[in-house]
Amino acid sequence: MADDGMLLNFAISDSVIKAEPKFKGGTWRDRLSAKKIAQHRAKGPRKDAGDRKPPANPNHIQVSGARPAKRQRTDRDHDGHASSRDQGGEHRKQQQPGQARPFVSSLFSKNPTPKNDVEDEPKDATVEDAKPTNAPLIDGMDTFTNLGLSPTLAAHLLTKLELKAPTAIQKSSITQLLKEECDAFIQAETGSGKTLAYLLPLVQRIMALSKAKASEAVKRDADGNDVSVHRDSGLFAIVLAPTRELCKQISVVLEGLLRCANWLVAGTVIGGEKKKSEKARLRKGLNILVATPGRLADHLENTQALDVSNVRWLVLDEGDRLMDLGFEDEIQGIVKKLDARQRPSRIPGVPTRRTTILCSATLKMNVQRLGEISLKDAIHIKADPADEDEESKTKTEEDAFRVPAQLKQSYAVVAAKLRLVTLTAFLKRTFMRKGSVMKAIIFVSCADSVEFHFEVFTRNASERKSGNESETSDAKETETTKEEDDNRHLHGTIAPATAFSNSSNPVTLHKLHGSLPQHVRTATLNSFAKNRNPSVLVCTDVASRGLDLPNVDLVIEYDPAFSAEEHLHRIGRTARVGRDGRALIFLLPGNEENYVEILKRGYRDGGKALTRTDANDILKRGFGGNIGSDNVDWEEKTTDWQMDVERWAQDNSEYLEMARRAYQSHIRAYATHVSSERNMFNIKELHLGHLAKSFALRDRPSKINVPGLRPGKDDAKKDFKAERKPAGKKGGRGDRDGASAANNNNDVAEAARLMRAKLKEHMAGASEFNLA
Ligand SMILES: Nc1ncnc2c1ncn2[C@@H]1O[C@H](COP(=O)(O)OP(=O)(O)OP(=O)(O)O)[C@@H](O)[C@H]1O
Repeated sequence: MADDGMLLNFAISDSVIKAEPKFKGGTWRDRLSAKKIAQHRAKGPRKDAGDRKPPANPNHIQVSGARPAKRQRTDRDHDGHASSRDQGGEHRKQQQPGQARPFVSSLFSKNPTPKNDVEDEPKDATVEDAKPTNAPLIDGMDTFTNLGLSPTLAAHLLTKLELKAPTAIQKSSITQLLKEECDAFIQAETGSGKTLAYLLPLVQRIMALSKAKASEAVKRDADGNDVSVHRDSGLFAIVLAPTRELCKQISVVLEGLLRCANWLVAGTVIGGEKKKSEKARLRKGLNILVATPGRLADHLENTQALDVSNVRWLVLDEGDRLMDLGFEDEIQGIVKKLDARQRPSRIPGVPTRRTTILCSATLKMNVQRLGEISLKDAIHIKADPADEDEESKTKTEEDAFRVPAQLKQSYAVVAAKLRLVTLTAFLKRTFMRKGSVMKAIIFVSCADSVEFHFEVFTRNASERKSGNESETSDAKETETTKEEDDNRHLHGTIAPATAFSNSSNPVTLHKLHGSLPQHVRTATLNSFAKNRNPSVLVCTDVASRGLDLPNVDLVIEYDPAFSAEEHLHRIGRTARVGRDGRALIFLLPGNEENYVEILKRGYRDGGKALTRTDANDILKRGFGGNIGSDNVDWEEKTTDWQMDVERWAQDNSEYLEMARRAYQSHIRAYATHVSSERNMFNIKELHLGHLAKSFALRDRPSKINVPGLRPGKDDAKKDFKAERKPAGKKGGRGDRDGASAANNNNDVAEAARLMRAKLKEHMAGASEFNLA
């Protein structure tokens, strides 16, 4: 069966006596499906109110009022592919005079072909396993003790934290930072243990300041002053990180370390609680402080109890993110104040000068700028000393990041119309059998898109069954924790992934974006981190940086990141500390294909671990066909699924509005790619009509009210492209995590700035994620 277009038109008016419609023609399955859908519609759209809140409007996009579902026009296209009218039947709703006929185009026709042929590309199967580059060094030669850590600390790592051997970056940094008193720039891949790479030498140095533990007799200097170290001996170190989540994560690691030095006290000032309680904490005394730059700058200005005269270590973690989020001024101010307020310490062994450590996975221009602000004569610490030589050869910004070698990346060139079905097929295939993938993260461009895809993938079981008889719902069978249940019932951020679960492998879907209240984000992320069942997180870049989520096997970049660095951080959520990991990125045919060159640059070997996955293969595998065979059953099944989702959106004004908002926000977010990559992600190249299909929309783009994209003369053309001059002055809040959009070409940079400002706002509004 191809598209059962007949079913589209069974909207039964309330004024009509609800007689059971007769279903004729087609196979018994078609008739059964038709009957179920009609029964479902008679009951009205799903209202599982207990489970869900009404769809949010995270990006605050205004959309034109939902219109009634229109009957579809159908044609047989040039390629002979059936478009909707003749795919299923001729039952139609009476068309109102003057009512426009929406065009329900075929999924498989008029799609642009990729520039590069699939045959030219290496296939998945040929990829060899590379040796992990971010794993602990297991050769037995390198132990924490050998590197110079104190026996107490080394034993604590081994016995209490179960860390047997250092990673390469930890080896380099511990050796160098224990030996030399100089500034350092630590650069290493994602998931290589950078947090401990700077914390271990720092904690060891501070532990060494104190020869006496709190319980022992107080040490006195020649003048009789107390010189043993305890919580009010002074603040020795400050760690700055861009977000509350990261600060909290660092603080959890730090507290774990300090359990072997319980006379030292660490704390955080990250906002999210009353300043009064933060001040009280500072007054009680801390030896190590983890802070966000904004909050620290505030306390330096206004809190007398914050004495920084003893600070001898300053760490700037996630340096590129600190700069991306526009903390340059705050950091400059902090460094100046630390310089101005530094005094000789009465504690023996406290160094005379301050050491600053900058930490980043990437070395782009803004990190270099941060280095200029904060570092003096810094050494560059890398995991592999061989990279030092390489560095002089490759000075360009693009070359300055690396992907963990064991991370297998692939890309799929997918036409705009086929994006949603291809993602679904990929997920179906991925979770077809239990075990191979337990956790996956899907990155999309904006909060509205998160909402839409979450809703599509968790449509309830009865709807799904009617779309595809062979599937069964396992939602009820999934084991759930109390926390999951709370999220499901109270927040609606967790639900069974009905679109790609099956009876032997139920999958749970989570959603996360910056527009969700902080406590919901915290609870959702915690639940995803702790879930032992197969689970998927659909999210914006709010989850891309630094978050250490255990056991993520797969990252899907459904929408490419707005910069190559962000891409690196996203895929870095998998393949951590030596584990395997896979990543797949969706690219549109055309200029986006040039992005492959950027993906390749992340690998030392020129990108052998980067392969192409054929988009048709994904569909064939996911929708049940056999790749080798010529039968086109999979095309029909794919079309059925797409039509089912389109009907679902058309039938319920809430879902339709959600789809429209997602579409609008997505286009706006597309405009925020960094300028150096905009030749590949050019909004003018977007085929808006085709793109609409991937949001289950049947409207013409001009009717979807995309602020900043003016409907042009070619409005009526099927081949609808974005306006050459995106115009209009109306700002929106639809991009990525709710930022204003690009309204014209000149405003694109501004949109990117605003987007980042918004992101910063969201980040600053975040409180802890408590991932420990
Ligand atoms: N020597 C080690 N042996 C085993 N696991 C380790 C070791 N060092 C760190 N880890 C673990 O590795 C994980 C990743 O560490 P961390 O978050 O510091 O990485 P990162 O390099 O900062 O990553 P990102 O760049 O994504 O922020 C953590 O769960 C940490 O506990």
